[in-house]
Amino acid sequence: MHFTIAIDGPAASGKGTLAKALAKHFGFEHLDTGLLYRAVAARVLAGDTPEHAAQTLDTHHLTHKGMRTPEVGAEASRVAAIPAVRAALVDYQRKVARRKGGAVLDGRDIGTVIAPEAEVKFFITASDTSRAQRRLAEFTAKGIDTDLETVLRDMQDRDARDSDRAAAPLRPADDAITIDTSDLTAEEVLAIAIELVDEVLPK
Ligand SMILES: Nc1ncnc2c1ncn2[C@@H]1O[C@H](COP(=O)(O)OP(=O)(O)O)[C@@H](O)[C@H]1O
Ligand SMILES: Nc1ccn([C@@H]2O[C@H](COP(=O)(O)OP(=O)(O)O)[C@@H](O)[C@H]2O)c(=O)n1
Repeated sequence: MHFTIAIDGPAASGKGTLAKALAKHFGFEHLDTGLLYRAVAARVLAGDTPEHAAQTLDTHHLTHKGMRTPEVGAEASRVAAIPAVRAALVDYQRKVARRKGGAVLDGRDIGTVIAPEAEVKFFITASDTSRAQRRLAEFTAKGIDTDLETVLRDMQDRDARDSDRAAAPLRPADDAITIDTSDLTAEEVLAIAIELVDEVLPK
Protein backbone atom coordinates (compact mmCIF):
# COMPACT_ATOMS: atom_id res chain seq x y z
CA MET A 1 0.00 0.00 0.00
CA HIS A 2 1.25 3.49 -0.88
CA PHE A 3 -0.04 6.22 1.40
CA THR A 4 1.66 9.56 1.86
CA ILE A 5 0.96 12.21 4.47
CA ALA A 6 2.53 15.58 3.62
CA ILE A 7 3.08 18.08 6.43
CA ASP A 8 4.31 21.61 5.76
CA GLY A 9 4.46 24.85 7.70
CA PRO A 10 6.72 27.53 9.15
CA ALA A 11 9.44 27.06 11.79
CA ALA A 12 8.49 25.51 15.14
CA SER A 13 4.79 25.21 14.26
CA GLY A 14 4.71 21.57 15.41
CA LYS A 15 5.21 19.78 12.07
CA GLY A 16 7.84 17.36 13.33
CA THR A 17 5.95 16.52 16.51
CA LEU A 18 2.81 15.72 14.53
CA ALA A 19 4.69 13.85 11.77
CA LYS A 20 6.48 11.62 14.26
CA ALA A 21 3.31 10.84 16.23
CA LEU A 22 1.25 10.14 13.08
CA ALA A 23 3.97 7.81 11.75
CA LYS A 24 4.00 5.93 15.05
CA HIS A 25 0.21 5.69 15.16
CA PHE A 26 -0.17 4.36 11.61
CA GLY A 27 3.11 2.38 11.48
CA PHE A 28 4.43 4.58 8.66
CA GLU A 29 7.99 5.75 8.00
CA HIS A 30 8.79 9.34 9.01
CA LEU A 31 11.19 11.66 7.22
CA ASP A 32 12.03 15.07 8.69
CA THR A 33 13.11 16.73 5.44
CA GLY A 34 14.38 19.81 7.29
CA LEU A 35 17.15 17.58 8.55
CA LEU A 36 18.43 17.18 4.97
CA TYR A 37 18.83 20.95 4.59
CA ARG A 38 20.29 21.23 8.10
CA ALA A 39 22.83 18.50 7.29
CA VAL A 40 23.86 20.32 4.09
CA ALA A 41 24.12 23.55 6.11
CA ALA A 42 26.30 21.92 8.78
CA ARG A 43 28.71 20.71 6.09
CA VAL A 44 28.76 24.17 4.49
CA LEU A 45 29.56 25.76 7.86
CA ALA A 46 32.45 23.24 8.06
CA GLY A 47 33.81 24.48 4.70
CA ASP A 48 32.07 22.49 1.96
CA THR A 49 30.19 24.08 -0.96
CA PRO A 50 26.36 23.83 -0.84
CA GLU A 51 26.14 21.95 -4.16
CA HIS A 52 28.84 19.39 -3.22
CA ALA A 53 27.42 18.94 0.29
CA ALA A 54 23.94 18.23 -1.13
CA GLN A 55 25.13 15.94 -3.93
CA THR A 56 27.21 13.77 -1.57
CA LEU A 57 24.80 13.78 1.36
CA ASP A 58 24.47 10.42 3.04
CA THR A 59 21.90 9.26 5.58
CA HIS A 60 24.60 9.02 8.26
CA HIS A 61 25.03 12.83 8.05
CA LEU A 62 21.47 13.16 9.35
CA THR A 63 22.29 11.63 12.72
CA HIS A 64 25.13 14.06 13.53
CA LYS A 65 24.81 16.14 16.70
CA GLY A 66 24.35 19.91 16.69
CA MET A 67 21.89 20.10 13.80
CA ARG A 68 19.26 22.05 15.71
CA THR A 69 21.29 25.11 16.63
CA PRO A 70 20.20 28.62 15.53
CA GLU A 71 23.30 28.91 13.30
CA VAL A 72 22.58 25.67 11.42
CA GLY A 73 18.88 26.63 11.08
CA ALA A 74 19.73 30.02 9.58
CA GLU A 75 22.29 28.51 7.18
CA ALA A 76 19.78 25.77 6.22
CA SER A 77 17.34 28.39 4.96
CA ARG A 78 20.14 29.97 2.88
CA VAL A 79 21.28 26.73 1.20
CA ALA A 80 17.62 25.75 0.74
CA ALA A 81 17.13 28.68 -1.65
CA ILE A 82 19.74 27.25 -4.08
CA PRO A 83 17.97 25.27 -6.85
CA ALA A 84 20.91 22.81 -7.29
CA VAL A 85 20.75 21.95 -3.59
CA ARG A 86 17.00 21.28 -3.70
CA ALA A 87 17.35 19.25 -6.93
CA ALA A 88 19.99 16.98 -5.36
CA LEU A 89 17.63 16.10 -2.51
CA VAL A 90 14.45 15.41 -4.48
CA ASP A 91 14.92 11.75 -5.46
CA TYR A 92 15.62 10.55 -1.94
CA GLN A 93 12.55 12.34 -0.57
CA ARG A 94 10.29 11.03 -3.37
CA LYS A 95 11.52 7.50 -2.78
CA VAL A 96 10.60 7.71 0.90
CA ALA A 97 7.24 9.32 0.05
CA ARG A 98 6.23 6.42 -2.21
CA ARG A 99 7.63 3.72 0.01
CA LYS A 100 5.37 0.69 0.42
CA GLY A 101 3.73 0.73 3.83
CA GLY A 102 3.11 4.46 4.12
CA ALA A 103 5.16 7.55 4.85
CA VAL A 104 4.88 10.87 6.64
CA LEU A 105 7.17 13.66 5.44
CA ASP A 106 7.42 17.08 7.04
CA GLY A 107 9.03 20.20 5.59
CA ARG A 108 8.18 23.23 3.47
CA ASP A 109 7.42 21.86 -0.01
CA ILE A 110 6.14 18.34 0.59
CA GLY A 111 2.54 18.93 -0.49
CA THR A 112 3.53 21.25 -3.36
CA VAL A 113 6.69 19.74 -4.89
CA ILE A 114 7.90 16.49 -3.32
CA ALA A 115 4.59 14.64 -3.02
CA PRO A 116 1.81 16.63 -4.72
CA GLU A 117 -0.01 13.28 -5.04
CA ALA A 118 -0.04 12.77 -1.24
CA GLU A 119 -3.33 11.34 0.00
CA VAL A 120 -3.44 13.77 2.94
CA LYS A 121 -1.79 17.19 3.25
CA PHE A 122 -1.56 19.26 6.39
CA PHE A 123 -0.35 22.84 6.73
CA ILE A 124 0.61 23.41 10.36
CA THR A 125 0.74 26.97 11.66
CA ALA A 126 0.86 28.79 15.00
CA SER A 127 1.24 32.42 16.03
CA ASP A 128 4.74 33.90 15.90
CA THR A 129 4.75 34.27 19.69
CA SER A 130 3.74 30.64 20.34
CA ARG A 131 6.35 29.39 17.90
CA ALA A 132 9.13 31.56 19.32
CA GLN A 133 8.25 30.51 22.89
CA ARG A 134 8.35 26.83 21.91
CA ARG A 135 11.67 27.20 20.11
CA LEU A 136 13.16 29.19 23.01
CA ALA A 137 12.16 26.41 25.43
CA GLU A 138 13.94 23.88 23.21
CA PHE A 139 17.10 25.99 23.01
CA THR A 140 17.08 26.60 26.77
CA ALA A 141 16.69 22.86 27.46
CA LYS A 142 19.74 22.27 25.24
CA GLY A 143 21.78 24.84 27.16
CA ILE A 144 21.80 27.34 24.26
CA ASP A 145 21.95 30.85 25.71
CA THR A 146 19.48 33.13 23.87
CA ASP A 147 16.30 35.15 24.48
CA LEU A 148 12.76 35.43 23.10
CA GLU A 149 13.44 38.55 21.05
CA THR A 150 16.42 36.97 19.27
CA VAL A 151 14.59 33.69 18.62
CA LEU A 152 11.55 35.55 17.27
CA ARG A 153 13.65 37.73 14.96
CA ASP A 154 15.71 34.78 13.64
CA MET A 155 12.53 32.77 13.07
CA GLN A 156 10.79 35.59 11.20
CA ASP A 157 13.91 36.13 9.03
CA ARG A 158 14.00 32.43 8.21
CA ASP A 159 10.24 32.27 7.47
CA ALA A 160 10.65 35.26 5.13
CA ARG A 161 13.55 33.60 3.28
CA ASP A 162 11.53 30.38 2.99
CA SER A 163 8.38 32.14 1.75
CA ASP A 164 10.03 34.62 -0.61
CA ARG A 165 12.46 32.33 -2.46
CA ALA A 166 11.76 31.39 -6.07
CA ALA A 167 12.54 27.66 -5.67
CA ALA A 168 9.78 25.72 -3.88
CA PRO A 169 8.66 28.53 -1.56
CA LEU A 170 6.82 27.76 1.66
CA ARG A 171 3.08 27.81 0.93
CA PRO A 172 0.12 25.54 1.56
CA ALA A 173 -0.90 23.22 -1.29
CA ASP A 174 -4.34 24.10 -2.66
CA ASP A 175 -5.78 20.93 -1.10
CA ALA A 176 -3.95 21.17 2.25
CA ILE A 177 -5.85 21.18 5.54
CA THR A 178 -4.58 24.01 7.76
CA ILE A 179 -4.35 23.46 11.51
CA ASP A 180 -3.44 26.39 13.77
CA THR A 181 -1.77 24.81 16.81
CA SER A 182 -1.38 28.02 18.88
CA ASP A 183 -4.07 27.01 21.38
CA LEU A 184 -3.90 23.23 21.01
CA THR A 185 -1.73 20.70 22.81
CA ALA A 186 0.33 18.32 20.70
CA GLU A 187 -2.10 15.56 21.74
CA GLU A 188 -5.11 17.58 20.53
CA VAL A 189 -3.42 18.25 17.19
CA LEU A 190 -2.64 14.54 16.83
CA ALA A 191 -6.25 13.53 17.58
CA ILE A 192 -7.59 15.96 14.94
CA ALA A 193 -5.08 14.72 12.36
CA ILE A 194 -5.73 11.02 13.04
CA GLU A 195 -9.46 11.55 12.53
CA LEU A 196 -8.84 13.30 9.19
CA VAL A 197 -6.41 10.61 7.99
CA ASP A 198 -8.83 7.84 9.04
CA GLU A 199 -11.47 9.33 6.73
CA VAL A 200 -9.15 8.83 3.73
CA LEU A 201 -7.19 5.71 4.69
CA PRO A 202 -8.33 2.57 2.79
CA LYS A 203 -10.05 0.14 5.17
N1 LIG B 1 0.64 21.76 19.84
C1 LIG B 1 1.75 22.05 20.52
N2 LIG B 1 1.66 22.76 21.66
C2 LIG B 1 2.75 23.12 22.35
N3 LIG B 1 4.01 22.77 22.00
C3 LIG B 1 4.16 22.06 20.89
C4 LIG B 1 3.05 21.66 20.10
N4 LIG B 1 3.51 20.97 19.04
C5 LIG B 1 4.86 20.96 19.18
N5 LIG B 1 5.24 21.58 20.29
C6 LIG B 1 6.61 21.80 20.79
O1 LIG B 1 7.13 22.90 20.05
C7 LIG B 1 8.49 22.66 19.69
C8 LIG B 1 8.62 22.71 18.16
O2 LIG B 1 7.89 21.63 17.61
P1 LIG B 1 8.39 20.86 16.32
O3 LIG B 1 7.44 19.73 16.11
O4 LIG B 1 9.84 20.54 16.42
O5 LIG B 1 8.16 21.98 15.21
P2 LIG B 1 8.62 22.05 13.70
O6 LIG B 1 8.92 20.65 13.25
O7 LIG B 1 7.45 22.65 13.00
O8 LIG B 1 9.82 22.93 13.70
C9 LIG B 1 8.87 21.31 20.29
O9 LIG B 1 9.52 21.54 21.52
C10 LIG B 1 7.52 20.62 20.52
O10 LIG B 1 7.56 19.74 21.62
N1 LIG C 1 11.17 20.54 2.74
C1 LIG C 1 11.96 21.48 3.27
C2 LIG C 1 12.38 21.38 4.61
C3 LIG C 1 13.21 22.36 5.13
N2 LIG C 1 13.63 23.37 4.32
C4 LIG C 1 14.59 24.37 4.80
O1 LIG C 1 15.31 23.92 5.93
C5 LIG C 1 15.19 24.84 7.02
C6 LIG C 1 15.16 24.05 8.31
O2 LIG C 1 13.97 23.27 8.31
P1 LIG C 1 13.38 22.56 9.61
O3 LIG C 1 12.11 21.91 9.21
O4 LIG C 1 14.43 21.71 10.22
O5 LIG C 1 13.12 23.82 10.55
P2 LIG C 1 12.09 23.93 11.75
O6 LIG C 1 10.74 24.14 11.16
O7 LIG C 1 12.16 22.65 12.54
O8 LIG C 1 12.58 25.11 12.51
C7 LIG C 1 13.95 25.65 6.71
O9 LIG C 1 13.99 26.96 7.28
C8 LIG C 1 13.94 25.68 5.19
O10 LIG C 1 14.74 26.73 4.68
C9 LIG C 1 13.17 23.45 3.02
O11 LIG C 1 13.51 24.40 2.31
N3 LIG C 1 12.36 22.51 2.51
